[in-house]
Amino acid sequence: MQRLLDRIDSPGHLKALPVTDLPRLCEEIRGEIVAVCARTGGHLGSSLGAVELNVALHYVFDSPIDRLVFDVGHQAYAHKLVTGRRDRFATLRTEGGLAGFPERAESEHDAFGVGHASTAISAALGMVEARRIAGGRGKVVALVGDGALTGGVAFEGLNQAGYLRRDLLVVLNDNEMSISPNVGAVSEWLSKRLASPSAERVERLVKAVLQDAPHGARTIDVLHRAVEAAKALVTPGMLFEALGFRYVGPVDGHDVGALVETLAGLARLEGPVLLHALTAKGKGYAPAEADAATRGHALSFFDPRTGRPATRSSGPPPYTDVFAQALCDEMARDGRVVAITAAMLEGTGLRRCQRRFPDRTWDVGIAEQHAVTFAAGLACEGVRPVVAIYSTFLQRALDQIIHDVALQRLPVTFALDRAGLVGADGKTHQGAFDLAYLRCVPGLVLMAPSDENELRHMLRTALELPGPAAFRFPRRAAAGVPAEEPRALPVGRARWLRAGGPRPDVVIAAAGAPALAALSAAAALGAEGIDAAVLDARFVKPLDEEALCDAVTGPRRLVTVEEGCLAGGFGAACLEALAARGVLADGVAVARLGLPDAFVGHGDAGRQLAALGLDAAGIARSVRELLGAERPAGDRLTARADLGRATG
Ligand SMILES: Cc1ncc(C[n+]2csc(CCOP(=O)(O)OP(=O)(O)O)c2C)c(N)n1
Ligand SMILES: CC(=O)[C@@H](O)[C@H](O)COP(=O)(O)O
Ligand SMILES: [Mg+2]
Repeated sequence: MQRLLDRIDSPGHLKALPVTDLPRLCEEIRGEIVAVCARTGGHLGSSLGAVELNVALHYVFDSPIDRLVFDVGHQAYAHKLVTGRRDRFATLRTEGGLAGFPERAESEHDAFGVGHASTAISAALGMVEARRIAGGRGKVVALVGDGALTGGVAFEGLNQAGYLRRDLLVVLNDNEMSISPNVGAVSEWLSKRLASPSAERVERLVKAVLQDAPHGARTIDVLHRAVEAAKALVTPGMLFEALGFRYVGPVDGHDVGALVETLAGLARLEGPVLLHALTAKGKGYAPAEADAATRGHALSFFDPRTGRPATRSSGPPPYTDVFAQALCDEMARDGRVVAITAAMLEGTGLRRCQRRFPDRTWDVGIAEQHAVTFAAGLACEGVRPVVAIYSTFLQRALDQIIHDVALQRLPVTFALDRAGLVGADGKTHQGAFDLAYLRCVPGLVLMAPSDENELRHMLRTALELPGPAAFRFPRRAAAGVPAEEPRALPVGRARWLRAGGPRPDVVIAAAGAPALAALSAAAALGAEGIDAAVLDARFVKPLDEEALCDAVTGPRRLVTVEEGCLAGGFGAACLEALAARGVLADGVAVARLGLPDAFVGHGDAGRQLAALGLDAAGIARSVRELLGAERPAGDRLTARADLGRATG
């Protein structure tokens, strides 16, 4: 029998199916998602849990005239499958293939590009207002998860939408999960586990009455039932109704027929409406349902029959594990050290800290801004907070870093995981900008470890500083060096990984993980008779200007390497230092290697680094080119921002 999915190239084909065929279509979509994710990795659980919602929304609404706006966008695989991308679906998250999230450039059905959480309501409301002004037609629908609702920006959107009273449909996909089980008072409210103050008052009154006088069983029963009835008056909808939304639900988010019927009714309503749908993360695929927080959220390659990872990696642990263990050790050593994550207990490794130190570890929800200001408050009282946030997500909290932490010189430590290229998540998730956006913050000490011992030392250094500090590390395995006891490093002092001879031909200065690639490059160059000294900067701020300038004065050739954007990053800091100390004017040739002024797309991070000339071979090539080039006169630079190919 031909699969229904094979007949669907556009939402129009989907609409042509009888409603009774939709459950079968949903099962076929599930099979496709599991089969493809097993080969490419991906956000399996979120997408499986939202299949019926995706299908019903496309069945009822008329994309792209009606706009479907996804929050995070990791639940949109079914949407991709029914909007003409079925034939390319097997390329999901691979280089040149479909992106893991909606992207406006990928399809006219991707109304809004996404990857970071909590944006859908604001974007959808913007579209509603734009259409009002410009006279466009069609409905705007935002599909938002309960986890995304823990982000303040989602409430900023609800706040304005409820006030403006425009036509906006918000579909709340509530699976009680963020990546880990969802946290927070709103999440509890949605689960109706919160008794209202009025219900509590009734309960107290009833208890008092029961204590005061003897009552028959029947009276007691009646009074108990009165209490339960008072509690039942507290519904999840009250929250949204107070914000000006009409609330509908909760409904079964897996009954596609009923969803179609409900959505068709809601499509005719005017004003802000919120449909509350209950779903299960990983729905329909047992391994994902059983282990929603890890296998159920996202997986790399796996065996579709068992859900187990296809390959088990041996070798050094990921930097994340080293960091989490180092932080646990610091928390054991010093009771003032606490840990904070914004909904990434698994991703940052802080689950380990939470297990050992539940009172000193907080998951604050998808609330990076709050996480930073919360840490500032803790630091005011003498506590030593470590805020572990991915480089890309910390972008959100820049003002909090500047205004709440740095301005007050508070000793908050920022541990930035996923710094550099992250691979399959692509443009929205690359840790490209942190060196640039943190380097400009006055008083913040900014470090980049070149191996796992350096990470341990930098954590210790940060915890002993009187003000704010940050260190960044990549999404990959550590170097595998024998473990050293953590120690505080001298602030602002670089270290030589390879000193070179009395007068080396070139200095390679690197920030963080690329230092080891630079070392390999230097070894290869050495075999060719080129003497390259390798400086591990350790500190991007304060930069060891003296070591750098002294070293460069002899060879007058410098190659800088960083896995971050060239604009405003480590190489830029080196140029500034050379210029400030008059070394540039002496005619120094500088090649800066890093990420270009473009958004780097999804693909294999290792291959992308090679394409960008940031692996050992690429660094060696740049050195050869620099040595082959004529020495520039005066202060001319050879800035190699153009090396490699931007995939974005
Ligand atoms: C600003 C930001 N912080 C963190 C994340 C990481 N993240 C991606 S999905 C997710 C959980 C989202 O939960 P929910 O919206 O309920 O969707 P579900 O996965 O449950 O379908 C988190 C924390 C993110 N994408 N954006
Ligand atoms: C959608 C999202 O933001 C996260 O699920 C992210 O994809 C996790 O990335 P890691 O796999 O690097 O933890
Ligand atoms: Mg959820």
